[in-house]
Amino acid sequence: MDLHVRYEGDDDPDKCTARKLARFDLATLHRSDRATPYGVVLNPHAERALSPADAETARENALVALDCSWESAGEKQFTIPGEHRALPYLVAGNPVNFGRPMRLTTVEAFAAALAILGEYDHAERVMAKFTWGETFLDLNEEPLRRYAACEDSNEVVAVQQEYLDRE
Ligand SMILES: C[S@@+](CC[C@H](N)C(=O)[O-])C[C@H]1O[C@@H](n2cnc3c(N)ncnc32)[C@H](O)[C@@H]1O
Repeated sequence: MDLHVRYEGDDDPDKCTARKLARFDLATLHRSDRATPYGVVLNPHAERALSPADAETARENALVALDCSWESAGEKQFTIPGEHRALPYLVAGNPVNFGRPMRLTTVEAFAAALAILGEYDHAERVMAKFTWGETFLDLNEEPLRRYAACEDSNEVVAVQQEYLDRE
């Protein structure tokens, strides 16, 4: 599955996970919406949750994230064409937002999406470039396995509810 990033470039370049992925040829960065290929767009504001039902669209087109600072990641910023999907409840494993629900880095969002879409090996490959990468997959092992076994977005939301109720 091809990974593409609409790269805004307003975050600390030394800590940017998308830039690191691009350095290892694991993702392609694009400086404008027009240049970004159509695909499944990872958007925390999307109404529909990502589910295995999106695998075909992502495989045939692309899996896309928007790399920008969280300060500028408002709903209006997500103007990339594509099928927008929010990730279900997961917790961050990165040192900046460790343990915090939903505030994932771009690489964590990609890895979670790949795992949900049935490409766990690819998720491990992208996370292997980060010292805390394995932590993210370990922390979320159970929810990722359960989301990946769902049929569609409604089932994913039902599983997510169980985790939200425990919060
Ligand atoms: C706001 S940027 C921050 C990136 C950070 N600068 C880095 O270096 O990784 C994170 C991106 O990952 C994706 N993402 C993160 N959490 C998400 C969620 N809960 N649902 C969908 N996409 C998410 C979105 O594309 C989002 O714009």
